[in-house]
Amino acid sequence: MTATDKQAFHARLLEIGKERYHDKHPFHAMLHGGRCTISQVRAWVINRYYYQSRIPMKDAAFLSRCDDPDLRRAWRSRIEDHDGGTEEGGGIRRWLRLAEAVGLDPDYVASTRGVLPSTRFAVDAYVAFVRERPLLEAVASSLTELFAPKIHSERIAGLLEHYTFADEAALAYFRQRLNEAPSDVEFGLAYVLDHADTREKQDAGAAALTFKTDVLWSQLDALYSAYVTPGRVPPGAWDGREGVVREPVAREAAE
Ligand SMILES: O=C(O)c1cc(C(=O)O)c2c(n1)C(=O)C(=O)c1cc(C(=O)O)[nH]c1-2
Repeated sequence: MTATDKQAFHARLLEIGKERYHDKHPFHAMLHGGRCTISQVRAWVINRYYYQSRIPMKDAAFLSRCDDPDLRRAWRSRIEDHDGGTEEGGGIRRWLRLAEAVGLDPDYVASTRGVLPSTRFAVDAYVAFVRERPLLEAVASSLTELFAPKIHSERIAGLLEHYTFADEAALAYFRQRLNEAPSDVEFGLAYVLDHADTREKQDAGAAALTFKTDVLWSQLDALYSAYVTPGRVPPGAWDGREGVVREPVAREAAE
């Protein structure tokens, strides 16, 4: 593979994000534009928690398959970012702070009881993919994070502008991802560009990234179907009431 082939492959990966990343999903337009009801925001927080909770598990599955200590060393910080230390916690605990800010009981959210079946299927498929596919594809599937800083910035701005529950403490999860994601993605991208040294491997890397955009898109389709379309909450999924402990305190009132 020449330097030009590598550049073309890089451009191909970026194009996949441009076309398919979930920043274009109508649920995100509603969420970031202030058009979600508090109940719809809660549904998103409950379901997205399932994704958060499985990220360190998929990274542990990845690590369990690496026989290269250098690769393990570079990858293991991803688990630390989400789990953190006993005292301070990490991303998962920051997500539960967002849950509290929207008036949900964090223990209910952490129980994952109300998660939509399609959210579970999509997220579990991602963990299984990383557990089973060649390492190159597993790394390539994480590269949706190339496009995440933009959506995290849009989300911080949109939530702060439109929702009274949103303040820096509630949104700490996203602020922190802006610090963490760039180094993860820099490593992941260099790994994929270096290891995809045949046309077949490039195709497999591109397919893995495409698969991951589908994992993300399906989660929002599931939310939209259940909580935006009237009368479509699947049996057993969050009913709009369980785990709600209070109405969110308005920023001004809390200050
Ligand atoms: O809010 C988002 O849109 C978003 C998207 C993604 C992503 O693109 O997979 C991740 C995250 N957030 C995120 O916070 C995160 O920790 C994360 C880890 C991974 C991964 O695949 O390893 N993706 C993402």
